[in-house]
Order: sequence, then structure tokens, then C-alpha cells
Amino acid sequence: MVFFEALDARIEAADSVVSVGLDPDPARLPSFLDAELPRWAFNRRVIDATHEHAACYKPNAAFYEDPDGWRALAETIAYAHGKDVPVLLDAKRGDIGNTARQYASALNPDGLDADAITVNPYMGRDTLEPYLSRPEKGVFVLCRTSNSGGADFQKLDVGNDKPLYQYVAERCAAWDEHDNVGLVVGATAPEELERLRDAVDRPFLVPGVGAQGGDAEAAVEYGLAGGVGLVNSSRGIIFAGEGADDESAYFRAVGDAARKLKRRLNEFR
Ligand SMILES: O=C(O)c1cc(=O)[nH]c(=O)n1[C@@H]1O[C@H](COP(=O)(O)O)[C@@H](O)[C@H]1O
Repeated sequence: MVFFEALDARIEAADSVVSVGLDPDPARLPSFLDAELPRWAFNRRVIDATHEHAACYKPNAAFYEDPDGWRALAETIAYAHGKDVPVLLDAKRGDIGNTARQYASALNPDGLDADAITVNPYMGRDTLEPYLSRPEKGVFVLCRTSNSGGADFQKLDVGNDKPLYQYVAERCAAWDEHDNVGLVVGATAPEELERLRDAVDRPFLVPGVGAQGGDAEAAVEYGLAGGVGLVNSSRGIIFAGEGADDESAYFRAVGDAARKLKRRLNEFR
């Protein structure tokens, strides 16, 4: 099945557009996790607590880039799949074709077996080709990012009052021969979200609600085209248990945070 059909089915089944970001910062993992692979132990409990409310899981590769980390990531992806939840690997890849083909092996069944990946379009079309050419896998292209520096380059006028982020969105939509391209647009830039929604008819991944304080209403209003789209929160969900007295209270709070975000986003759907 092509990626966005599978995602659509999951959104329907969970009645949720919440992407749960799995960014297990070692400095914030709870001290009661006494395990050989603490990030995996943590993620497993997060998945147990949140899977009913998750349209997808989005592990950010930065939190796994060491030998134990890759094992934790592989276990996490397999476990999420066991709960029927797709996994979007947030790796923000972008390199020459020969290298990109290796990066894209993260999508292979004998690699990490991720269902989708985030990519950086700065180096151009050939660097995206190893991802674009796989209809069964999703490709989310960075477009208007949620960070404050996102405006430094992305808002530059490329002519006729068109900002670079819009040009990127339009080019990537034009390159989308297999209906497998989505765009990353931060919830912290609601006006740009609206502008992009008018410009292109592709699904959005909208990060930046929760810890970054983005606009949940705009995320839903402009983020979802035809019901398909994702709104991500990472720290706001996975660390919601901080301050809890014990393990079960910790992960109850994590599950509650996912449920509350789902409910809040569904108010605007
Ligand atoms: O591609 C992303 O997911 C992404 C793009 C963007 O513009 N802003 C952004 O915050 N992200 C990622 O989304 C997650 C946000 O985490 P929280 O701020 O903890 O919800 C992190 O993994 C970021 O790397």
C-alpha cells in the first residue's frame, strides 16, 4: 500500500492526527529505568501508553546516533509496527545521490524498516530521488521549519513576492510522481502554513506544538489536506510524567498528554 493510504487508514483507526515524537534525551530519562537499553525501555513504555492515540511515531535520529542507540531505534520501530502504528524516521537527510541511496536504506525491511523519512531539499532533486522513487514509503521535505532561524533563508524572496519555502513546496509537489511526498511546515509559523496550504495540495507534517508553543488550531486548519496530515509533539508528550512519584504515574501522564493533544486537535478537524 502506498504510504499516505496506510497513514490515512491509521488516522481513521486511531481517530487521531497526533505524531508522537520519540526523542529520548538521555539527560531526561526517568531514573527508575534500570535497563540495558534505557532508550528502548523508555520508548516501549511510551508506546504502550500512547499507541491508541498515535497516528504515527516520529523518532528523531539525533537521539540514537551511537551503537546502543541504533539498537534502541530498531527495537522501537519494530515494536511500533507491532502496534500497527507507522514510523516516520526524522533524519533530515540530504546528500549526493550515491550517499543518499545508502541513507535511504533506513527504509528497507532489512534496514531500520521505517515507513517514511524527513529530508532536506537544499541539495536538489537528485538527492531526493532515492526516497521519491519508492511509492510505498513517505518522504517529508523540510519546507518552512519551526525554529527561529527558519526565516533566515526560507523566507527569502525568490521573485514575484514568492518566498523560498513556497518555491520549495511547489517544486517538491511537482516532483511527486508517486503521491508519496509531504511537506514539513512548523506550527510556529501559522501565516506561512496558511499560505502553503493555498499553494500546494500535499500532506503536511506540522511540528512545533507543545514544547515550542506553536498554534494547534492553525496546525489542524491548514495542516490537514483531505484529512491526511500529522501534528507532532515530542517533549510535550514523552516527558509529561516528569515529577510523577512512580513509574505507573509517569506513563499514565504520558498517555494522558497524548490523549489530550488528540482531543484538542480533533476539536478543529
Ligand atoms: O522535521 C521535524 O520533525 C521538525 C521540523 C521542524 O521544523 N521543527 C521541528 O521541531 N522538527 C522536529 O520535531 C520535534 C519537535 O520536538 P518538540 O519540540 O519536543 O515537540 C523534534 O524532533 C524536531 O527536530
